[in-house]
Amino acid sequence: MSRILLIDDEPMMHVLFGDVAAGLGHQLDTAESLSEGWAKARSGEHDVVFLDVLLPDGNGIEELQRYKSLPSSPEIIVITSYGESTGAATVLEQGGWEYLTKPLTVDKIEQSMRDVITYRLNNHGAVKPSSRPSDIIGSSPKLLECLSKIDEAASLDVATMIHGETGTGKELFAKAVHERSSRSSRPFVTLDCAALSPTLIGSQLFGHVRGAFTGADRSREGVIAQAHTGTLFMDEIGELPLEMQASLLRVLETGRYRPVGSQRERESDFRLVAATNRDLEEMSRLGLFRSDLLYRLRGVTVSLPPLRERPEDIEPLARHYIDHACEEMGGGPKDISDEFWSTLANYPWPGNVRELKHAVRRALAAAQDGPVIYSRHLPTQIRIKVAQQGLEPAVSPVPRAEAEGHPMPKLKDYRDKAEREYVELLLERTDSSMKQAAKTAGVSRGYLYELIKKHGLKR
Ligand SMILES: Nc1ncnc2c1ncn2[C@@H]1O[C@H](COP(=O)(O)OP(=O)(O)OP(=O)(O)O)[C@@H](O)[C@H]1O
Repeated sequence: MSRILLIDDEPMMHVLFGDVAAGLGHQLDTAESLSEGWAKARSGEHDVVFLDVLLPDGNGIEELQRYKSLPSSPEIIVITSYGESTGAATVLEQGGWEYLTKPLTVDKIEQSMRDVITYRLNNHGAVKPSSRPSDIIGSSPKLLECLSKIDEAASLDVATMIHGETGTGKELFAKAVHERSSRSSRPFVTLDCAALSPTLIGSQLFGHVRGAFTGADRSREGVIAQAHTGTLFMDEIGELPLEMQASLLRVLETGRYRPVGSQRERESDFRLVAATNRDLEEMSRLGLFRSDLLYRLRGVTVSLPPLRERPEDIEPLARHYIDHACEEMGGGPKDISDEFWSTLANYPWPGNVRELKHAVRRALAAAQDGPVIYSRHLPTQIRIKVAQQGLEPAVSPVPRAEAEGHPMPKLKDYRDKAEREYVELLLERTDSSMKQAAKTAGVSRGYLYELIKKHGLKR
């Protein structure tokens, strides 16, 4: 007997599913809303969840990942009255089993239930539900979606691209791909492309033989050789110079490379995980990144959302870091004031999880032996930003007069104009210090130079 959960607000559906489940000898639990469904799902080991899309308290598709991440890793079948194709695509992309369109007949329900249970019986014993990596905190739907992408990448052994702003966890997720893959007992080698030395880059990647250049008094392995049988993590891949992109593509295609100064080719079997916070698509349009390499890198793409787009994760992350730090410092647990949480929730976190981690650790240190952590313990610039936000009038990003008086501009034109104005203001405010400007804008210096060139600005 299998356990099935139906989450649908139509009583008629409960009757139909009840009849079919009883006829097939399965147990059916029912719920009329997402909240009721989630409470039942958490307390029962369900094999299958039938999930309606339009429910009184939300959209079933948006909750799909949450249900999939349950310990029993149930199969999810989404039911809807709208046979909308993008919805269907989302369900399947997110690992849903099937997409059923109402009106449903007894035959249709029976067929679907039989198929999914047969599949489950044949496969579930063999496929262990993947437990989530213990060091990745957060359970927002967006983060759960990334975790399931990580599992997909781990099972496929193809090049994987991780995209996200600074501090969103690209390296953490790259390690998770490796640790969950069949290469987990083999080396995990990291190369930061932003820190490559222009003269030694070939040697850093491919190694060199003795006498290859002045100072090469002995042979050395590069990261491609070190990662043999394991995973090579190339951070900031957008910073890799064009000529090296061609060499990298060749290794990815043939598994062969030539160390600097060597006559002989070597072989390396490694899985590449690359990360970037840059728009490689745009770079490839500007001729700064090879499109064939970009295509090759995208076996699986994981896009890590910035923290401001998944505010639900702020509190669990902060609690995790506070608990850790309290343990390290040997003090007992501390109380946390409501205004502390409110400040964390209202700050946009441009440095993402890394910034949050440092901020709460600093707050804890500032609180010293006091029993409660208050918002005043947080770094000053965070509190100032939150206070300013409260005072700033809400401005529309598209100037109203322009939007109302004239035809709407093309999005690309609007973006270009806003980008140009942004860079102009940035240069003005930072006195054209490229280091400061890049830091303020949260982009690399190279990218800033490109923007200046693109808009024909003067430094
Ligand atoms: N979901 C998460 N759960 C727990 N810790 C996280 C999470 N995301 C990021 N972190 C932590 O935040 C810090 C920054 O993460 P990481 O270095 O992986 O980010 P990144 O995207 O590679 O940054 P950068 O682009 O600046 O190199 C690390 O200490 C990491 O452990």
